[in-house]
Amino acid sequence: MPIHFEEGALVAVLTTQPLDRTLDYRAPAGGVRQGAFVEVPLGPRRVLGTVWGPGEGGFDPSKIRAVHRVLDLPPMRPEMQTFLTQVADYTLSPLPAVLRLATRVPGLGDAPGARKVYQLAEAEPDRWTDARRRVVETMKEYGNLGFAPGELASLSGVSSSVLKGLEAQGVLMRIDLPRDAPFPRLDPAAPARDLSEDQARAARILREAVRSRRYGTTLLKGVTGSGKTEVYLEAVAAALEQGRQALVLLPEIALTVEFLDRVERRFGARPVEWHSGVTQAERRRAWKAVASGEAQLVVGARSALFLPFTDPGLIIVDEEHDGSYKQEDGVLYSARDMAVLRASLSRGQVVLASATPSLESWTNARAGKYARLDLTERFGTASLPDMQAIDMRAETLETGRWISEPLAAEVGRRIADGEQALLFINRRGFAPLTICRACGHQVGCTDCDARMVEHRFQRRLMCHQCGATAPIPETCPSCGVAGRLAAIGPGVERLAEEASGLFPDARIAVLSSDLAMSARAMKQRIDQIAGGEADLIVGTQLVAKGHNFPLLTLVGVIDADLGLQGGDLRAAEKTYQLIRQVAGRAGRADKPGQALIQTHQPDHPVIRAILSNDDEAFFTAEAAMREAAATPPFGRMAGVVVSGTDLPQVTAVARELARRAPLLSGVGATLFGPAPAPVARIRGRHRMRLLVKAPRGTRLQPALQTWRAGLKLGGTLRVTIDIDPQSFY
Ligand SMILES: Nc1ncnc2c1ncn2[C@@H]1O[C@H](COP(=O)(O)OP(=O)(O)OP(=O)(O)O)[C@@H](O)[C@H]1O
Ligand SMILES: [Zn+2]
Repeated sequence: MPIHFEEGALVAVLTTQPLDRTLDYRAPAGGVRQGAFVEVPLGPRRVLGTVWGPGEGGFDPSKIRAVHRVLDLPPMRPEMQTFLTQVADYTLSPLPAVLRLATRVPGLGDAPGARKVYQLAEAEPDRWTDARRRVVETMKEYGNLGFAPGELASLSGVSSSVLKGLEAQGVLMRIDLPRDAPFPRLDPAAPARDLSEDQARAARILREAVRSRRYGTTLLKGVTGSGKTEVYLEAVAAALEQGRQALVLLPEIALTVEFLDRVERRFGARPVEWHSGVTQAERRRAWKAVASGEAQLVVGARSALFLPFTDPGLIIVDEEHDGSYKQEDGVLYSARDMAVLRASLSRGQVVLASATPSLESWTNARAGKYARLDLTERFGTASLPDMQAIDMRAETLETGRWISEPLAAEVGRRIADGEQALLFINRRGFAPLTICRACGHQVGCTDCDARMVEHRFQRRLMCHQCGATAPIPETCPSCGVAGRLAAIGPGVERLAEEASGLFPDARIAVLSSDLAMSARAMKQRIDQIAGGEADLIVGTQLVAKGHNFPLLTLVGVIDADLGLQGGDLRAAEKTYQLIRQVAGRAGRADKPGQALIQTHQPDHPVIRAILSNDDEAFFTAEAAMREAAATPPFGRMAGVVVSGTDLPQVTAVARELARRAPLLSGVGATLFGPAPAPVARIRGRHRMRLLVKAPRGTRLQPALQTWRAGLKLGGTLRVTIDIDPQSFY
């Protein structure tokens, strides 16, 4: 039970400021509850905080100030406090940084009431400028939602005077939007679709698990197109029937938008949405609805896990193997793993859904830690695609060409038959490398040890590490010779160019995550394609995830070997997942699908596993290899990056950490490194890597805590520790 503190009592307040402890304040008039959100004075400012517990003492009593104001919000629940504390402990992050994840909503403390926002009115402007067009396009893109002036200005990249001009001309109008309007109710009793026998069985088991009101995790492994969504929506129904809240995490915003429609079809209303494409006003409304218990179902990105649920009975992690569930900056957490923690604290159920689970989840299911449900067939009459390799060693392709003859022939045939084909390459941009044919210079980023990637649509070079862009140079930046710069290697844009040369009459759609599109615009584009407005899709991994293209019958994987290179311990697993998933886009309706996989290593065990359709054999073999090497999930790992602008200082800290290795060997952990990171400089910061390996079951975090304690980190120096790292660049 949360404690109530009488006026004047000392309370410990956790703020979102980067301090390494809570601060003591006096409870204000009327007292304050544990968990209450408050505004407290800190120096000359007032900052947001949460009453964490009784005051800790140790401050000069005469200097202790009072809580300025208690916000009109439901207090944080003790269970949420525990969750945040455990996330901080697990990820070795400061608690204030984790609290920030849970309070990332502007205007949380503002009083309710009406707010002035802009919407589109009827009139046309007297003349169109680029800026004006951007404003109107932004409004349309977001479905004329209503934006606070500042937000609209920044989203469309214009100044407020542009908005005022448009308002004066009647293009925009200001309206009073009631704050925090209630969300429509979802009806769990609304009729479900008829489920297949397999689906019905899985749904029944999940419903029972939810009704148990106990913690449990289930791996729902279903082949692509088996209808996993329909099954887990039944678990959602069970949670809603009990009056508990449900959360569905999805790896991709465009999928979130699509999912809203499916929920509306099933439950008669849309769920609460939470991701980076949601406007500030909507975020605030969503946060409060979740905190009050009004929100029944939330669909969102990984950060939705930190919403203030009152009673989370069910968390679904869809495409649970997806890399986007790991947050790679700030608090380095895995939303999949933290979902399990969150549910275990609230006696909730977790469903991890995937056609190609992570080895971690597969192993947990094998060990009996997770339950497992399998859907082995596609829904309805659809069958799984036929998978074939194209041996590229036997193909003769001109330089600068990537689509083999047999693949091109198949694509041509599909297009002629009025079907769709998809060409997949997991590389954004036009070409990964620009080289000078005169001197051999490779054009790189000025701030990173990375090559600049040509993006021909935007006519720019872009650094995929820091996002910096530059015009495509005419002359070599190194030797100054003109006209000898050449693009080397394929990217999705170049593939599209080759395809339009091969199929001049085909309507080609390029889908890549760096098309600057809002989630809604992307969803619209995908709907158009699904509706037949393209003959050929050329895409990156964006298209691999969860989309339904009923007319699509052929998937061509341009370079299956791409992911197998490099030292990533999950290279095989990731390649397997990605190719199986993208192949799974083919033949999801009546017509049978086919996947053609271009490879130089058709006998590689991973490629053979992909072709054989035998998941269990692949996972068993992969698990055996990891177990032998004692790598995750059979051993523990932490990735360590020391970075800073001054290389000698970075090296000195890395060496100091190496000297302290005995502090780690004490708990059985081994330290490797330091070595320059594979990307040795990003945004002007030099980077050295170390790697900690330990046997499974090692209590690694306390040892790491001691190991890094007391390092002198002046200036720009930083040490980040990544528990269970997914990336090693
Ligand atoms: N019981 C059902 N009744 C009608 N349609 C269904 C049913 N189950 C699945 N479908 C349809 O089958 C298609 C595939 O379902 P869904 O998207 O849930 O599959 P999935 O298992 O998530 O696939 P993937 O892993 O490839 O994303 C969808 O178009 C869905 O509407
Ligand atoms: Zn860069």
